[in-house]
Amino acid sequence: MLFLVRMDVNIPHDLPDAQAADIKAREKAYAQALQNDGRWRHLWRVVGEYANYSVFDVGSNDELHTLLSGLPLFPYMKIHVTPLAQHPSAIA
Ligand SMILES: O=C(O)C[C@H]1C=CC(=O)O1
Repeated sequence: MLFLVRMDVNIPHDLPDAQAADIKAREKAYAQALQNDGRWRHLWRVVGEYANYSVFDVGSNDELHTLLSGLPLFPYMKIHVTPLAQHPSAIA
């Protein structure tokens, strides 16, 4: 099952720099592990925003929720999920 996910990051300004850096490092490792296992298919930066568009390929809504709620940045993100279906005019 494919899902288009937009993540908008909003880290509070009063979060200590070292704590923010630790969260971002853990986020990067988590994101790269999921890309390596094929579940995080695309990860694109939104130009000019601290946001991304991602495509996930997972087995269920519950799996996606578990995966997203495990993101180290989850407490600091607004996440919008769009389930994707086949388009009848798509050639691939
Ligand atoms: O930077 C972001 O867009 C937020 C998050 C998503 C992957 C990652 O490494 O950080």
